[in-house]
Amino acid sequence: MLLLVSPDGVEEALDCAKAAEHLDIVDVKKPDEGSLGANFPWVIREIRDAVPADKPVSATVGDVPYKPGTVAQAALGAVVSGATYIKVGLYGCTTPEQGVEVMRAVVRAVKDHRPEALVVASGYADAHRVGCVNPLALPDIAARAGADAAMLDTAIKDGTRLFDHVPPDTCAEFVRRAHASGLLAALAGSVQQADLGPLTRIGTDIVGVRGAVCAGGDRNAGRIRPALVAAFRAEMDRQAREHALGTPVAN
Ligand SMILES: O=C[C@H](O)COP(=O)(O)O
Repeated sequence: MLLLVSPDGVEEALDCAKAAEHLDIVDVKKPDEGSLGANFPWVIREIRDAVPADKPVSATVGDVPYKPGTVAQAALGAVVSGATYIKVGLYGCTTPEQGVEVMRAVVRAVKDHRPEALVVASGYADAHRVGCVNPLALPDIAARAGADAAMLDTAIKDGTRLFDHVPPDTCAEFVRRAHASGLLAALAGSVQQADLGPLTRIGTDIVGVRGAVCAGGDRNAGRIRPALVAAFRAEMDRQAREHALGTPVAN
Protein backbone atom coordinates (compact mmCIF):
# COMPACT_ATOMS: atom_id res chain seq x y z
CA MET A 1 0.00 0.00 0.00
CA LEU A 2 1.33 3.43 -0.95
CA LEU A 3 1.07 6.41 1.39
CA LEU A 4 -0.19 9.68 -0.08
CA VAL A 5 0.15 12.74 2.16
CA SER A 6 -1.56 16.05 1.42
CA PRO A 7 0.31 19.25 2.37
CA ASP A 8 -1.54 22.55 1.93
CA GLY A 9 1.39 24.53 0.59
CA VAL A 10 5.13 24.81 0.11
CA GLU A 11 5.99 25.02 3.81
CA GLU A 12 4.22 21.77 4.65
CA ALA A 13 5.60 20.14 1.52
CA LEU A 14 9.07 20.84 2.90
CA ASP A 15 8.05 18.97 6.05
CA CYS A 16 6.90 16.11 3.81
CA ALA A 17 10.31 16.23 2.12
CA LYS A 18 11.91 15.71 5.55
CA ALA A 19 9.79 12.56 5.89
CA ALA A 20 10.26 11.57 2.24
CA GLU A 21 11.56 8.09 3.08
CA HIS A 22 8.26 7.34 4.83
CA LEU A 23 5.81 8.45 2.14
CA ASP A 24 5.20 7.65 -1.51
CA ILE A 25 3.19 10.50 -3.03
CA VAL A 26 3.00 14.19 -2.13
CA ASP A 27 -0.51 15.42 -2.87
CA VAL A 28 -0.98 19.17 -3.35
CA LYS A 29 -4.32 20.52 -2.24
CA LYS A 30 -5.89 23.61 -0.73
CA PRO A 31 -8.04 22.31 2.13
CA ASP A 32 -9.72 25.67 2.69
CA GLU A 33 -11.26 25.33 -0.78
CA GLY A 34 -12.85 21.97 0.00
CA SER A 35 -12.07 18.33 0.58
CA LEU A 36 -10.24 18.11 -2.76
CA GLY A 37 -9.66 21.86 -3.06
CA ALA A 38 -7.30 22.86 -5.89
CA ASN A 39 -4.16 24.84 -5.16
CA PHE A 40 -2.48 27.40 -7.42
CA PRO A 41 -0.36 26.24 -10.39
CA TRP A 42 2.71 28.03 -8.98
CA VAL A 43 2.30 26.17 -5.68
CA ILE A 44 2.25 22.83 -7.50
CA ARG A 45 5.41 23.90 -9.37
CA GLU A 46 7.19 25.02 -6.19
CA ILE A 47 6.26 21.79 -4.42
CA ARG A 48 7.45 19.74 -7.40
CA ASP A 49 10.79 21.53 -7.08
CA ALA A 50 10.91 21.11 -3.28
CA VAL A 51 10.32 17.36 -2.91
CA PRO A 52 12.80 14.68 -4.01
CA ALA A 53 12.57 13.97 -7.73
CA ASP A 54 11.73 10.30 -7.14
CA LYS A 55 8.54 11.21 -5.22
CA PRO A 56 5.56 11.71 -7.49
CA VAL A 57 3.55 14.88 -6.95
CA SER A 58 -0.20 14.61 -7.10
CA ALA A 59 -2.57 17.56 -7.42
CA THR A 60 -6.26 17.82 -6.76
CA VAL A 61 -8.28 19.66 -9.37
CA GLY A 62 -11.05 20.49 -6.92
CA ASP A 63 -14.49 19.37 -5.83
CA VAL A 64 -15.55 19.92 -9.38
CA PRO A 65 -18.86 20.89 -10.99
CA TYR A 66 -20.45 19.01 -13.89
CA LYS A 67 -18.56 21.12 -16.41
CA PRO A 68 -16.30 18.87 -18.51
CA GLY A 69 -14.58 21.72 -20.38
CA THR A 70 -13.77 23.71 -17.28
CA VAL A 71 -12.50 20.67 -15.43
CA ALA A 72 -10.40 19.43 -18.39
CA GLN A 73 -8.69 22.81 -18.57
CA ALA A 74 -8.00 22.80 -14.83
CA ALA A 75 -6.58 19.27 -15.06
CA LEU A 76 -4.26 20.37 -17.85
CA GLY A 77 -3.09 23.21 -15.61
CA ALA A 78 -2.19 20.72 -12.88
CA VAL A 79 -0.20 18.42 -15.18
CA VAL A 80 1.59 21.31 -16.90
CA SER A 81 2.60 22.50 -13.42
CA GLY A 82 4.39 19.22 -12.72
CA ALA A 83 1.84 16.91 -11.10
CA THR A 84 1.82 13.34 -12.36
CA TYR A 85 -1.23 12.16 -10.40
CA ILE A 86 -4.28 14.24 -11.26
CA LYS A 87 -7.17 13.82 -8.81
CA VAL A 88 -10.67 14.98 -9.62
CA GLY A 89 -13.48 15.08 -7.05
CA LEU A 90 -16.76 14.47 -8.86
CA TYR A 91 -18.71 16.62 -6.44
CA GLY A 92 -21.14 18.13 -8.93
CA CYS A 93 -21.91 14.91 -10.81
CA THR A 94 -25.23 13.40 -9.84
CA THR A 95 -25.21 10.47 -12.30
CA PRO A 96 -22.50 8.05 -13.43
CA GLU A 97 -22.91 9.33 -17.01
CA GLN A 98 -22.01 12.86 -15.89
CA GLY A 99 -18.99 11.49 -14.07
CA VAL A 100 -17.83 9.58 -17.15
CA GLU A 101 -18.22 12.69 -19.31
CA VAL A 102 -16.11 14.83 -16.97
CA MET A 103 -13.45 12.15 -16.50
CA ARG A 104 -13.17 11.41 -20.25
CA ALA A 105 -12.42 15.09 -20.84
CA VAL A 106 -9.84 15.07 -18.03
CA VAL A 107 -8.15 11.90 -19.31
CA ARG A 108 -7.82 13.37 -22.79
CA ALA A 109 -6.51 16.73 -21.55
CA VAL A 110 -3.96 15.10 -19.23
CA LYS A 111 -2.75 12.27 -21.46
CA ASP A 112 -2.45 14.43 -24.59
CA HIS A 113 0.09 16.43 -22.62
CA ARG A 114 1.74 13.68 -20.57
CA PRO A 115 0.69 10.13 -21.46
CA GLU A 116 2.32 8.57 -18.39
CA ALA A 117 0.47 10.79 -15.90
CA LEU A 118 -2.12 8.95 -13.79
CA VAL A 119 -5.70 10.18 -13.62
CA VAL A 120 -7.68 9.52 -10.45
CA ALA A 121 -11.48 9.72 -10.40
CA SER A 122 -12.57 10.47 -6.86
CA GLY A 123 -15.98 10.18 -5.32
CA TYR A 124 -17.07 10.70 -1.75
CA ALA A 125 -17.81 8.15 0.92
CA ASP A 126 -20.44 10.55 2.33
CA ALA A 127 -22.02 11.14 -1.09
CA HIS A 128 -25.44 10.75 0.53
CA ARG A 129 -24.80 14.00 2.43
CA VAL A 130 -23.88 16.07 -0.63
CA GLY A 131 -25.97 14.47 -3.37
CA CYS A 132 -23.28 13.17 -5.71
CA VAL A 133 -22.72 9.75 -7.28
CA ASN A 134 -22.75 6.62 -5.16
CA PRO A 135 -19.29 5.54 -3.93
CA LEU A 136 -19.55 2.10 -5.53
CA ALA A 137 -20.15 3.73 -8.94
CA LEU A 138 -16.62 5.16 -9.02
CA PRO A 139 -14.68 2.14 -10.32
CA ASP A 140 -17.02 1.83 -13.30
CA ILE A 141 -16.88 5.59 -13.97
CA ALA A 142 -13.08 5.55 -13.84
CA ALA A 143 -12.84 2.49 -16.09
CA ARG A 144 -15.29 3.81 -18.72
CA ALA A 145 -13.41 7.11 -18.84
CA GLY A 146 -9.98 5.51 -19.25
CA ALA A 147 -8.71 6.77 -15.88
CA ASP A 148 -6.08 4.92 -13.88
CA ALA A 149 -7.50 4.90 -10.37
CA ALA A 150 -10.75 5.12 -8.47
CA MET A 151 -10.73 6.87 -5.12
CA LEU A 152 -12.97 7.71 -2.22
CA ASP A 153 -12.52 10.59 0.24
CA THR A 154 -15.01 12.28 2.53
CA ALA A 155 -16.68 15.48 1.31
CA ILE A 156 -17.48 16.91 4.73
CA LYS A 157 -14.54 17.02 7.11
CA ASP A 158 -16.45 16.98 10.38
CA GLY A 159 -14.54 14.23 12.14
CA THR A 160 -16.49 11.38 10.58
CA ARG A 161 -14.31 8.82 8.85
CA LEU A 162 -14.33 6.77 5.68
CA PHE A 163 -15.63 3.67 7.51
CA ASP A 164 -18.42 5.67 9.20
CA HIS A 165 -19.97 6.10 5.76
CA VAL A 166 -18.67 3.14 3.76
CA PRO A 167 -18.00 0.16 6.03
CA PRO A 168 -14.96 -2.06 5.42
CA ASP A 169 -17.00 -4.72 3.57
CA THR A 170 -18.26 -2.13 1.10
CA CYS A 171 -14.77 -0.66 0.74
CA ALA A 172 -13.62 -4.21 -0.03
CA GLU A 173 -16.21 -4.36 -2.81
CA PHE A 174 -14.96 -0.98 -4.09
CA VAL A 175 -11.40 -2.35 -4.23
CA ARG A 176 -12.58 -5.57 -5.87
CA ARG A 177 -14.44 -3.65 -8.59
CA ALA A 178 -11.47 -1.34 -9.18
CA HIS A 179 -9.06 -4.25 -9.52
CA ALA A 180 -11.46 -6.15 -11.79
CA SER A 181 -11.24 -3.17 -14.15
CA GLY A 182 -7.46 -2.94 -13.92
CA LEU A 183 -7.56 0.21 -11.78
CA LEU A 184 -5.73 1.24 -8.65
CA ALA A 185 -7.96 1.63 -5.59
CA ALA A 186 -7.29 4.66 -3.37
CA LEU A 187 -9.06 5.30 -0.07
CA ALA A 188 -9.05 8.34 2.22
CA GLY A 189 -11.31 10.25 4.55
CA SER A 190 -9.97 11.11 8.02
CA VAL A 191 -8.24 7.73 8.01
CA GLN A 192 -6.51 6.91 11.31
CA GLN A 193 -3.86 4.36 12.20
CA ALA A 194 -6.64 2.15 13.58
CA ASP A 195 -8.10 1.88 10.06
CA LEU A 196 -4.90 0.51 8.54
CA GLY A 197 -5.63 -3.11 9.41
CA PRO A 198 -8.85 -3.31 7.38
CA LEU A 199 -7.41 -1.12 4.60
CA THR A 200 -4.46 -3.50 4.28
CA ARG A 201 -6.60 -6.63 4.39
CA ILE A 202 -8.93 -5.48 1.60
CA GLY A 203 -6.01 -4.76 -0.76
CA THR A 204 -6.10 -0.95 -0.90
CA ASP A 205 -3.38 0.33 -3.24
CA ILE A 206 -3.10 3.90 -1.96
CA VAL A 207 -4.14 5.38 1.39
CA GLY A 208 -4.48 9.18 1.52
CA VAL A 209 -4.10 11.16 4.73
CA ARG A 210 -3.77 14.62 6.08
CA GLY A 211 -5.37 14.95 9.54
CA ALA A 212 -3.71 11.81 10.91
CA VAL A 213 -0.24 13.24 10.24
CA CYS A 214 -1.02 16.80 11.42
CA ALA A 215 -0.28 18.02 14.94
CA GLY A 216 -3.21 17.26 17.21
CA GLY A 217 -4.87 15.27 14.42
CA ASP A 218 -6.24 18.60 13.20
CA ARG A 219 -6.17 18.91 9.39
CA ASN A 220 -7.01 22.64 9.55
CA ALA A 221 -5.20 24.18 12.52
CA GLY A 222 -2.48 21.52 12.84
CA ARG A 223 0.56 21.28 10.61
CA ILE A 224 2.02 18.14 9.06
CA ARG A 225 4.69 16.67 11.34
CA PRO A 226 7.45 14.47 9.86
CA ALA A 227 7.44 12.35 13.03
CA LEU A 228 3.73 11.62 12.61
CA VAL A 229 4.29 10.64 8.98
CA ALA A 230 7.03 8.25 10.16
CA ALA A 231 4.75 6.78 12.85
CA PHE A 232 1.90 6.31 10.36
CA ARG A 233 4.24 4.53 7.96
CA ALA A 234 5.57 2.32 10.75
CA GLU A 235 2.02 1.15 11.46
CA MET A 236 1.39 0.58 7.74
CA ASP A 237 4.52 -1.55 7.59
CA ARG A 238 3.51 -3.48 10.71
CA GLN A 239 0.09 -4.23 9.24
CA ALA A 240 1.64 -5.25 5.91
CA ARG A 241 4.07 -7.63 7.63
CA GLU A 242 1.36 -9.25 9.72
CA HIS A 243 -0.94 -9.53 6.72
CA ALA A 244 1.82 -11.20 4.70
CA LEU A 245 2.30 -13.71 7.53
CA GLY A 246 -1.44 -14.29 7.71
CA THR A 247 -1.47 -13.23 11.36
CA PRO A 248 -4.38 -11.03 12.36
CA VAL A 249 -3.20 -8.15 14.55
CA ALA A 250 -5.06 -5.88 16.90
CA ASN A 251 -5.83 -2.48 15.49
O1 LIG B 1 -6.29 12.70 -0.08
C1 LIG B 1 -6.34 12.59 1.12
C2 LIG B 1 -6.89 13.65 2.00
O2 LIG B 1 -6.03 14.72 2.09
C3 LIG B 1 -7.33 13.14 3.30
O3 LIG B 1 -7.38 14.13 4.29
P1 LIG B 1 -7.87 13.70 5.74
O4 LIG B 1 -7.04 12.52 6.15
O5 LIG B 1 -7.61 14.89 6.60
O6 LIG B 1 -9.30 13.39 5.61
